[in-house]
Amino acid sequence: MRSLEEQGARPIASSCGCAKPALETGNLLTEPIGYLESCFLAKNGTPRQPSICSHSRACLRIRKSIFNNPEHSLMGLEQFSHVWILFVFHKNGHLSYKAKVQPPRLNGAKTGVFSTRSPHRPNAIGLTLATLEKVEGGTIYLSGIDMIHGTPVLDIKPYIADYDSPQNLMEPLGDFNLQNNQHKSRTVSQSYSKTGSCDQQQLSECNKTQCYHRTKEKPKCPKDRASEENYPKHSDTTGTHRPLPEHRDIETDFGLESRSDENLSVAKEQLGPPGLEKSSPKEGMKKRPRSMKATMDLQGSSTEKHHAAPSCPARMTNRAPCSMVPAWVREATAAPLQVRFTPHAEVDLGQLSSGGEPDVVQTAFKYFQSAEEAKNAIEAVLRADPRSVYRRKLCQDRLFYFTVDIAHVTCWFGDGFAEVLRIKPASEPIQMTDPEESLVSLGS
Ligand SMILES: C[S@@+](CC[C@H](N)C(=O)[O-])C[C@H]1O[C@@H](n2cnc3c(N)ncnc32)[C@H](O)[C@@H]1O
Repeated sequence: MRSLEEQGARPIASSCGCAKPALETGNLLTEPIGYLESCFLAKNGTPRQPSICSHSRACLRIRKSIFNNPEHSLMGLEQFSHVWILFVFHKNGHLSYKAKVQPPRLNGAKTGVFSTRSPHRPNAIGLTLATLEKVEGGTIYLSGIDMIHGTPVLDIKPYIADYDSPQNLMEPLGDFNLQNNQHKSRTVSQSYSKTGSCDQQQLSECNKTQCYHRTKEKPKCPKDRASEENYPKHSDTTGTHRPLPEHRDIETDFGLESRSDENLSVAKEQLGPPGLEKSSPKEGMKKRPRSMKATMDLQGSSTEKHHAAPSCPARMTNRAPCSMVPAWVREATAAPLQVRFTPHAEVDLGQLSSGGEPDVVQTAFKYFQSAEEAKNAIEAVLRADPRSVYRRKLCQDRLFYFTVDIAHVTCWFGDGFAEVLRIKPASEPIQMTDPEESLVSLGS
């Protein structure tokens, strides 16, 4: 069969002499359905995957230029607990055509861009599985996000475990070896790590039964201040939310984080993951094994060790796992850092959350519902060590800054810990990039 490329996937003249529409050639001219309002102001300090910080919050209002009645487009979405968000990495500067990338946490190791979740890719499209907190009119409220403020969003799709989880395949397909065109069946012990063996199924079952309950509380969003008194605050977001899907193993960034509340395996800092190339010539050329099978064989028992799924209910543990994540993805993940706040920072946080007014109970945060939630978010971000490889290696003693909600956080990193030194009000007002609308009335 001729490939599309051979056939010429470029504008083709039709019988009338017109060029084929761009859609047919895949040259899609996108128009954002909205611009995200996120608690993360800039890339610095933004989690590498949504699973890192379940306390993070954002909202998205569908633009009227897309639909006259944006609320119609969201009809029915409120029945889902999670949504896929497709977005543009608009702050990359330019599109990237590098076939290999050096994701963070791999200490210079390179791998193919399509085996990673790197933002630097030919089409600069990101994919995030977010928790859907609430749908209100033409606006959705999200938590557990890894996108910065102003991110152009291209699409929203409901997360449907039955479709989106390979766990739901009863019979794994055989291993189709493209190189020699052999189709061979593989057994679980041969080819599948135990990653996520039951998690997706769990989520799917949870959604159907008692686990699925929606908070009645209204998540906060900027410009939502006028109406917020009507809504009680979360005492503890983790406690009141529906359970986050444990299945995010498959989403684990190859910029590479695991859930912040998981026990993480210690990174093999010096060696880097097997199967990856080191960029340093000194390290010699460590070529990737040719096939996935080879990679899995290489990992051997360590795959088993790192990918056991202790959270599976007993009835699930015998199921054949149907998703596979190479062991090197997890082995590259560094141990979580201890996070502490100086007394000064604690005071700062208290002052910030009350807007500097000692007797004010109302929090001044735009996204977070309490100082506790803000603190949890800061902790989660730092626990996963948000520094770039460069910073971690060469600027160890430098202060690290990031802004989350209205908090400008100053911290430093030591051996196995991060310490928050100061938390000041963010000086820069948050600007929106949507040329069409200001978000003044968002959420009201
Ligand atoms: C590793 S990417 C993963 C994103 C998504 N979950 C995915 O897998 O496609 C997440 C990082 O992208 C960066 N980022 C988030 N929003 C961005 C934007 N709008 N433009 C450029 N970079 C962004 C942040 O530094 C964040 O830590």
